[in-house]
This record gives sequence, C-alpha cells and structure tokens, in this order.
Amino acid sequence: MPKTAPLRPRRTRLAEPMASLGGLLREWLPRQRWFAGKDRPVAELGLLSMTELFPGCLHLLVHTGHGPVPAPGGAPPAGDCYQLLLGVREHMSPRLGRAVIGQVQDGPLAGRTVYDALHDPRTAQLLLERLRHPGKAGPLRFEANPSRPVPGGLAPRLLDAEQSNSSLIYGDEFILKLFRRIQPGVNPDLEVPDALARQGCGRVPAPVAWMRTTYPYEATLGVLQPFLDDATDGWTLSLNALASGDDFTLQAHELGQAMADVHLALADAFPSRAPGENGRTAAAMTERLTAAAHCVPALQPFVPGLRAAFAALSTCDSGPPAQRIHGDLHLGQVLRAGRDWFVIDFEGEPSRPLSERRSAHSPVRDIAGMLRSFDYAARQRRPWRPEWARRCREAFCAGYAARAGWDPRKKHGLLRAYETDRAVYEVLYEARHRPDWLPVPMAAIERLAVRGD
Ligand SMILES: Nc1ncnc2c1ncn2[C@@H]1O[C@H](COP(=O)(O)OP(=O)(O)O)[C@@H](O)[C@H]1O
Ligand SMILES: O=P(O)(O)O[C@H]1O[C@H](CO)[C@@H](O[C@H]2O[C@H](CO)[C@@H](O)[C@H](O)[C@H]2O)[C@H](O)[C@H]1O
Repeated sequence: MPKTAPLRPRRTRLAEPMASLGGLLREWLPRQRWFAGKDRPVAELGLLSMTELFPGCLHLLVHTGHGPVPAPGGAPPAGDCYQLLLGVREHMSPRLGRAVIGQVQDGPLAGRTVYDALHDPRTAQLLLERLRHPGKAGPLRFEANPSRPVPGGLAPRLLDAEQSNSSLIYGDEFILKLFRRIQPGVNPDLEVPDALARQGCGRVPAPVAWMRTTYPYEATLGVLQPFLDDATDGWTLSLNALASGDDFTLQAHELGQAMADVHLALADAFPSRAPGENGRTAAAMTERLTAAAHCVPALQPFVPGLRAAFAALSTCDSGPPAQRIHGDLHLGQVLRAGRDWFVIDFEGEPSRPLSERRSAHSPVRDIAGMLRSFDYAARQRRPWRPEWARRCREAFCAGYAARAGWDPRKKHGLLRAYETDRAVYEVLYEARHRPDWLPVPMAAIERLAVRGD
C-alpha cells in the first residue's frame, strides 16, 4: 500500500524556475475549470516535483495553499496538489494561442512562453508513446496491461468538455484521463475499473495503461482506457429528451438495472461489510453540512431543516451492506451505446480524501447521486419540469430493484439523508467550480430542508 504523506511544499533545487513561473501560475490556475478553490486567491504556491518529460515539456506537481481560512478552531490553511504539463517555447505557434499561460520575465526561463502542453498535439503523441512503452522518467512511471496492446500513430485531440480533470482522445479509440488534483495513493479510477474488468463486468471500460509518480509520494497521475466513440453520455441524452419532450423512463429504468449490475460486481470484487451504524453516518453528514455552511453562507438558513434529515436516520434501518461504490454518480458518468449503459469515472467526489473514497459505503449514496442528477437535468429547462424528474427517478429505482433484489424506494429515510448529503456536496462543488450553477442545488436544499421530500 503506498505510503501517504501530508502535502507540504518542498524546497528543491527547482525553486528558481518556480519563482519565475509562480506569478503566471497564480493567475492562470484559478481560471481553470479543474481548479478547486476559485473563491480564494492562491496565496501560496510551491513546487513538489518537476521532471523534464520531453525536450520543451515539463511535468510539474505543485502545491497550492489558499492562505488562512477563518474557520472555528483554527483549521490549517487548505492546500491541494495539482498536476501540470507545461510546454516551454521561445517561439509560439499561433495554433497554440489559447493554451498560453504567459511569458516568463526572469530566471532561467526568461523570455520563453509557457503554455498548457496538453493542447499541443506533439506532447499528446509523445505521452501516448511513453504509455505504449512502459518505463520511467525521474519519479514518473508508465505502465501498461500487456494483454491489451495500444497501436501507435493515433491522432490526439484534447477533450473539450466540462470536466474536473483533462482528457486526451486518441484516434477515437482510447481516452487518457490526466488527473489534475492529485492525492497520495492509488486513484479509484484506476483501481475500480481494473478490478471490475478482472471480474468480467462488461459495463466499465477497462484500463489499458496508466501513469503514476513515486515522488513526493505514490500517486496515480493518469489512466488510458478504450474510448466508446458510438456512445452518448446520460446528461446529453436527458437534456435532448427534455428538449424534444421525449419520454426518458425506459432509459432511466435500464440505467437503474445497469447500476445494480455494477454494484453487484463491485460487491464481488471488493470486500463488503455490515451496514454502517446510522448514528455515525448522520454525524459525518452533519459535520460535512457544518463545513459547507461555513464556506457557502447561503446554506446557513437551511441548516436546521437539513440536520433534521440526518437526525431522522436514527429511526431507519441501516439498509444494504456497505461496499465499494462509484462515489460520484450522476448522468455525466454514464454512457449509452445502443441499449447498453456503461459507467465511467470511478474517482469519487474529488474533494473527499482518497482513503475515504476507497472505503466501503452504502450503495444508497450512488442511487441518491443519480436521483439528484435527474433533478439537475429537469432544472435546465424553463419552466422547470419536476414531473419529468419524478418519473425518471421512479423508473431508475424500479430498474435497480429489479436487479438488486432490494428496492431503494422502500428506504425513504436513508435515501432522503443521502440525497441531502449529496445536495450539500453539490452546493460546495458549484460554489467552488461553477458559481453560476449554485441555484440548481440550492433549490433542492430548500426543498429538502423545508418539505423534506
Ligand atoms: N471511455 C470513454 N468513452 C467515451 N467517452 C468517455 C470515456 N471516458 C470519458 N468519456 C467522456 O469524457 C467526459 C469526461 O470524463 P470523466 O471521466 O467524467 O472526467 P472528469 O472526471 O474529469 O469529469 C465524460 O463525460 C465522457 O463524455
Ligand atoms: O467532474 P466529475 O464528473 O467528476 O463530477 C463533478 O462535476 C460534475 C459536473 O460536471 C458535478 O455534477 C453536478 O452537475 C451535473 C450536471 O453538470 C449533474 O448531472 C450532477 O447531478 C451534479 O452533481 C459533480 O457533482 C462533481 O463531482
């Protein structure tokens, strides 16, 4: 098991290039979709590691701190580690204009332009070559599953999508996801699909190659997997159905069945345990609510009503056994090809510690995530279509029950608590990443706090 270490900026001989790059990165990082903490300036920026991956391409792990957070009890300043691939050029090609981070003013890189190298097809090609030929570059390790060879010469393109990481698509055959926010340990988005593939579960694209680092700690950096080019994600499909007035209950029912299949395969692939004690679950949810309300004051008036949803857990049965779950399930994480649903992105909620994301949880958490997602979709249209969401939620639960052998609709109290917990997470997520979207989960917060349904 990889050793975990606290994230601390290290003084290295690389401190000098960092000093000259630091100002540029401080400006650039908060503008990136994947950067958490847009609500606070990057007060502290440190270099954890830097490796020259190819000539003119640097691989960096940087630590960002957001300065002291005025939390009760004097919590330590928040900090994160991010993975960056930076191109450094004397002369920029206009093609790469939108990737430019800036021109370095002083230090060893003075006068050169630094840019996000993932936009550079040359970098993308070389990255694939490294993954095709396992080996090392400084602390970086490139590894592959020898039974699933990857052909060379596939044309790369950077995925242009709203995402928490960055992905490169190769010849519409493979997709490489490079994690942006790095935590010590094995990323579940490698661990889980790999285990499910060994289990023979066909609902998850299996990793074919991956990249990790051994310094400043063991961590997964990226995963290459087959690209399902004939598939459309559930979010796009549901928005299309809403726009055209089409029914989506058949798809939602099949999605419920698919999710039950994945949960059953996960329960076989990893150890399960007796359901957690509801009191502990309620305490953890309440703690997350308190922390979220501290960061997003708009939550504060609803805290008493939301706490009631958690307190009501004491009168519920504890539900199905705890097991490995998806952890961040929503309509953007499921792809439909023909009548088959596939599930991707097992990373879990990116802001939670990796150890927590890799432990067993109630499968009700995933179900609640998907139910919230139907609500998100229904709110994309005016007038709001609560009836559409209600029918999809019902169909999803019925499909799940048909396969899993237990019916989520009969776990009303549990489902309400997990849905509330998920909505609280979403409020925090939207505040940090997409403040314009905040009204969507806030509407659910109001409903859950006031009416409780
Ligand atoms: N194996 C795949 N086949 C087809 N499309 C994929 C695949 N994996 C990811 N995608 C597409 O890329 C998007 C982002 O992938 P995801 O793993 O959710 O990244 P992130 O965690 O950064 O949000 C998905 O919504 C989907 O459209
Ligand atoms: O980037 P990830 O897919 O890992 O997940 C994060 O971003 C999601 C948004 O892209 C966010 O999902 C929320 O918005 C979705 C619509 O864009 C909606 O379908 C989900 O129900 C809602 O939670 C997810 O929470 C976040 O972890």
